[in-house]
Amino acid sequence: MPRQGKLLIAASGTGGHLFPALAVAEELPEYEIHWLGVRDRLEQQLIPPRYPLHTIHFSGVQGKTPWAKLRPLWQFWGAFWQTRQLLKQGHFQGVFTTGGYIAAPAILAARSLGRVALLHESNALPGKVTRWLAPWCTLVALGTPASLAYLKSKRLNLRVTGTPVRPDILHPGDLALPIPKDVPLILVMGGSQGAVAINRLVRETVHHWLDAGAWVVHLTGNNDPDAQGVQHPHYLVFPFFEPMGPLLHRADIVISRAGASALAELTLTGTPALLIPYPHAAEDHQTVNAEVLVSAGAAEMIPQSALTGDRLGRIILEWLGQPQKLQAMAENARQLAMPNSSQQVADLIRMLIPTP
Ligand SMILES: CC(=O)N[C@H]1[C@@H](OP(=O)(O)OP(=O)(O)OC[C@H]2O[C@@H](n3ccc(=O)[nH]c3=O)[C@H](O)[C@@H]2O)O[C@H](CO)[C@@H](O)[C@@H]1O
Repeated sequence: MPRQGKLLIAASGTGGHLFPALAVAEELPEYEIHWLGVRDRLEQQLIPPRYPLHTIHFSGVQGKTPWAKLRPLWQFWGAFWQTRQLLKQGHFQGVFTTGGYIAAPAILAARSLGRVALLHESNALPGKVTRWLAPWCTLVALGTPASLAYLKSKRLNLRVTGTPVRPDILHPGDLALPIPKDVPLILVMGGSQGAVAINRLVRETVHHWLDAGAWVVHLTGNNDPDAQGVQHPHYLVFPFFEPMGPLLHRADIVISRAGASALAELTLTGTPALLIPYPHAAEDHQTVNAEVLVSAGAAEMIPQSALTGDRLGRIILEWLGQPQKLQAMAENARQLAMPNSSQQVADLIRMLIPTP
């Protein structure tokens, strides 16, 4: 048996799944933590070497043709079996997962061995894996109380904890960018992979914002061939930026997709946002995420289909001239913030998997 608590974290693919899991891992120095991921995904770059990374081959259970349906099932069985062997041979006491495909083999393997499975769901509309497997979990932690409406069974062990964020969101240092203190700053971001459609709209109109005296930081992601299409000394383009904390605190307006982590961060930094949900997100879950902020007066939402560069340009110019509106949005955002989420989830792990 291990001499300290031993935990397997299953989180893969996007910043939205990896950052909350990393934030919780950092709160648990007394545990030996290993990571379960998938080859060639973001975890390969983001997970520090102190958490040994084990990879399985699994990409979900969707498919249209009979063969396409069957292959993932076969893959799932392989992933389940590999995870079960890892848990058993490594004497892990339990699994913590932030949802997504990898959560399925991780939860089922842990429960088949009678070990703890704690799932954190950050989206307001819980993903399919969460809805299907919540009854198997020892406990499900939720990023927002809005999710409770979708998880009504009395058999579920639920806690609303908020979504864990990286420490620099809560305790930002100085922003290491040469932006003057007294200019308005617009931040454009599209989730951990960027959003090419938003990037295009912004490039169509950004010169109007720059002419109005604003500075713009644009996080384009790595998949935009035209990312460098506009050049201006006050328009700063990065494929990916870290640390986000100082940047979100400094920004006066954020234009963003509506992934759960980004929204949790916006509430903690109190940053007014124009949200453009990713139109192809599973079950349109980003719209449901965005509605939580919109109904609290913390953000406004526009579907991508209703947006042109010109319209986006005019909205942001109007906002730049309405500091009181922005201040009210910022205050409303802060009302939604749940700042000690990482500690709460870490405490749940300590409760379920006590260290010897
Ligand atoms: C396209 C898609 O389906 N995305 C989903 C994905 O998250 P996805 O990673 O797309 O989006 P999130 O908003 O949840 O997370 C993005 C994270 O990346 C960080 N960031 C972003 C840009 C950058 O340059 N630097 C940086 O650090 C943000 O600060 C944030 O922490 O999983 C989330 C959690 O299930 C879902 O809510 C999202 O809908």
